[in-house]
Amino acid sequence: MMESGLKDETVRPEMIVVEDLRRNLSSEFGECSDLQDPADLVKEHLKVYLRIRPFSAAEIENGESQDCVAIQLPETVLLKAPRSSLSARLSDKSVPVTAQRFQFSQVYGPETRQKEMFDGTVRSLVKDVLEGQNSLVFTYGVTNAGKTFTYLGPDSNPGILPCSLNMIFGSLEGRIFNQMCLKPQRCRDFIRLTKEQQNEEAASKRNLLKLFKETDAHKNTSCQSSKSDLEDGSSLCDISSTVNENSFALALDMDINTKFSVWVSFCEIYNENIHDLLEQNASNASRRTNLRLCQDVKGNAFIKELKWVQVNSADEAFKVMKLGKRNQSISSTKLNLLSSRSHSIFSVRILKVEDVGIPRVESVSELALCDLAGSERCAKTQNKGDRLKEAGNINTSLLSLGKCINALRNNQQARQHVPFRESKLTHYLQGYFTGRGKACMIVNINQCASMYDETLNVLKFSAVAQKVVVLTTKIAPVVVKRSAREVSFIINNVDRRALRRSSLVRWDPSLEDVQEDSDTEEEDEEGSEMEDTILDAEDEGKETVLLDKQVYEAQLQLIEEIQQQLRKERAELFALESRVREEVTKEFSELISHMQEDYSERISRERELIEERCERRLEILKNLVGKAAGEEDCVESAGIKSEEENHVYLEGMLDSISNDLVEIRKDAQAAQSCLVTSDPRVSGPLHDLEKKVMELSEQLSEAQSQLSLKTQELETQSRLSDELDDMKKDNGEPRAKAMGAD
Ligand SMILES: Nc1ncnc2c1ncn2[C@@H]1O[C@H](COP(=O)(O)OP(=O)(O)OP(=O)(O)O)[C@@H](O)[C@H]1O
Repeated sequence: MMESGLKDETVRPEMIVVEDLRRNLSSEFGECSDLQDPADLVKEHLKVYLRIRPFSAAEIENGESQDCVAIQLPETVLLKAPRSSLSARLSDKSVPVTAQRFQFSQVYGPETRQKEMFDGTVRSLVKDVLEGQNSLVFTYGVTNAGKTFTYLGPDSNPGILPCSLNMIFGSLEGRIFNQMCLKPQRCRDFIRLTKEQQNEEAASKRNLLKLFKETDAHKNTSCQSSKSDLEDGSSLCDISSTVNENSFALALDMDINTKFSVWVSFCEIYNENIHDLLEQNASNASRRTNLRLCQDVKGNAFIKELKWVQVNSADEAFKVMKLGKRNQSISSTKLNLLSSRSHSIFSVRILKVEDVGIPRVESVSELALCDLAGSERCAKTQNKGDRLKEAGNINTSLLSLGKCINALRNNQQARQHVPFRESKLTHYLQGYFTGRGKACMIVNINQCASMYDETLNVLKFSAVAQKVVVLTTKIAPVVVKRSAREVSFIINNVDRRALRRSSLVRWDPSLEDVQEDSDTEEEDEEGSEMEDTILDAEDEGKETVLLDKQVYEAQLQLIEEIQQQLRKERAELFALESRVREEVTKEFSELISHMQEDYSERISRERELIEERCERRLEILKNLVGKAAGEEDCVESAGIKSEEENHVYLEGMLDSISNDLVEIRKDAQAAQSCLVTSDPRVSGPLHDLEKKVMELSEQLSEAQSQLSLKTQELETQSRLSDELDDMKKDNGEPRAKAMGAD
C-alpha cells in the first residue's frame, strides 16, 4: 500500500532535504540562555519522529485509502496528493501530480506497536532523566491523527507516558526515597518540608488516590468512560504487567545510599488558561483555578502553585495519571469522537537523594510529556460555539509553535527574535529549546485522502522542526566539603524567609537560581538580597555544603534565638523613639503657642501706637492747611502785615511737618520690622498706614509748593512796596499823587 506512490512513473519527488548540520553552530543561538556556560552546552538537532496511524474500518469503507503516504526508507516518507486535494486542483494540470519527500529521525508505519514506538523515541530520554538530565517529548499533528493514542494509549496497549513511568519505576526499584521531606519547587529547585507539611502532603495524596478509587468505582457501575477507557476495557494492573520487564540498569558504582524521590504533576492549557488536572474540583469547569506561568532568573518557565504528588510506584503514578486524564477537556467533534481540546502536560520530577543523615539532594531532573491538541480546519470539523472557540485557541497556539520553530531555524543563519511569549504553550516549552534539556517531537499523521492538505502542512512544519538545533546542558554535580569558616558564613546569611518556609536550602550549586521575575515575585526585596548573597557565595566556590546534623540544628537554633532577641530589641527601640517624638512635639507646640501670643500682643500695641500718631499728624496737617488758608485771606484783606514774620512762621510749620513725617516714617519702619509681615492681620493695617503716610506726604509737598508760591508773591509785593516807598521819598507827595493818578 505504502509503496504504490513510488511505482508511479509520473511522480517527480520533490526532495525536502535536511541539511547536514554538523558544522560549527557556536554563534547560532541568539535566544539561548546567556547565563549558561557555553562549555556546558551540547548542541543537538531536535529529534523529530513520524508515526503513521492505520486506517480505521470506516475510513477504508469511505474510500479514504488512496495511497497518499508511502515510507521509502526508515527515515523518509513520500506524500502524494490525491486527485481530490486542494493542492492537486490548484497545481498546473499539465504537470503531473507532485509527490513530496520528507525526512525524519525515524518513520514509524501503521503497523508499529506501542512498545516499539516507545523504545525508538522516548526510552533514551528516560535514561537521560534518570541520569539527571531534563527531557521534553511532545506529540504534534492534526486532529484524529493518533497523538493521544501514542501519548497515552489504551490500558492494554500503553503509550509513551505509561511506558515511561513503568521504565522509571522499573529502573529505580529498591531505590525509591519514599519520605516526603524533599519536594520539587519551581523550576529546578526543591524545598525541605516540616513534619506538619509532610503530613499535609501525605493526606492530600491519600485523598487524591481515594478520589481515584471512587471515580473508578463510579465508572464501573455507571459505565461512564474516559477517552482512554473507551479504547479498551483492561485494568491498570495490565499496564504494569505489560511493560514490567523494562528497566535500565543504574550505574554499577552508584552508592548504596543513593535514592530517588519521584514526583508527578499533570496540567492542561485550555483556551490559553492553565489548569491543574489534579486539583480536587478539576472536573468542575466553572470553579477551576487558573494557574500562572512564571519564570526564574534564567528564563525557565514553571507553573506556579501546580500540584506535585509524590509517587512510590508505577501503579501510584498511573492512578494519578488516569485521574488527571479524566479531568482533561475532551469533547466529541465530527472528526474525532474523543478529541483532546487542550494541550496536556504530564511531568515527572526525580530528585536524586543521598540518604545519609539529613537527606541531601544531588540533582533534580524532569521528564515532561506533552500531548498537544490537534490542529483542525473548522470547515471540516464543522465546529460551533465552544468547540469553535477551542479550535481557534488550539490553532493559534500551534501557529505560535510553528513561528517559534521557524524563528529558531532562521536564527541559525541570522539572529532573530523567537516569539516564545506569544502563547502559553511556547512560553512553557521555551526552556527546552534554549538549553534546559533535550526535546523530541512525535509527529502523527493519518493517511486519509481527505486530510491530505492538513497532513502536507504538518509534514512541512516537521521538516523545518527537524532542522532546528537545540541546546542541552550537561549536569555534573560535584560534592566538595567547605571549610568551617565558609559554612559559618553561609549559615549566618540564611535569611528569615527561608527559615520560615521550612528551610529552602540550596545544596546544589549546579542547580539554577530560583528567584522569579520581578513582575511575578511576591517576596520581599530584603529576602532576595540575602538569597543573592548565598548564591554568590555558592557560585564562588561551585561546591556543595556538607553539615553535621547536630551542628546544623544548633546553628539554626542559635539563629532563631538571635532573631528573637533582635525582634525584641527592635520593638523596644521603636517604643522609645515614639515616646521621645511625642515629648518633643509637645514641647515645641507649647513654645510656638507662646510665641504666637507674644507676637499678637506686640502687633496690637504697635498698631494702636501708629494709629494714634497718624491721627495726631493728620490733625497737625489739617491745622496747618487751615492756617495757611486763613493767613492768605488775612494778608489779602489786611494788606501787608509783616511778611517777614509770616515767612518765618510758615517755614517753622514746614520744618515741623517734615520732622513729623520723618518720625512717622521711622515709626512705620520700626513697626514693620517688628511685625510678622506674612501675617495678614498685620500686613493689612500696615499697608493702610503706609498709604495714609503717602497721601500725607503728597499733601505736604503740595502745601510746600503753595507756600513757596505765596512766598514768591509776598516777596514781589514787598519789593514793589519798597520801591514805592523809595519813590515817595525821592519825589515828594505830589509826584506821588501824580503817579498815583497815573
Ligand atoms: N496506531 C494506532 N493504532 C490503532 N488505532 C489508532 C492508532 N492511532 C490512533 N488510533 C485511533 O485513532 C483514533 C484517533 O486517535 P487519537 O484520539 O489518538 O487522535 P488525536 O490525534 O489525539 O486527536 P485529537 O487531536 O482530536 O485529540 C482513536 O480512535 C485511536 O484509537
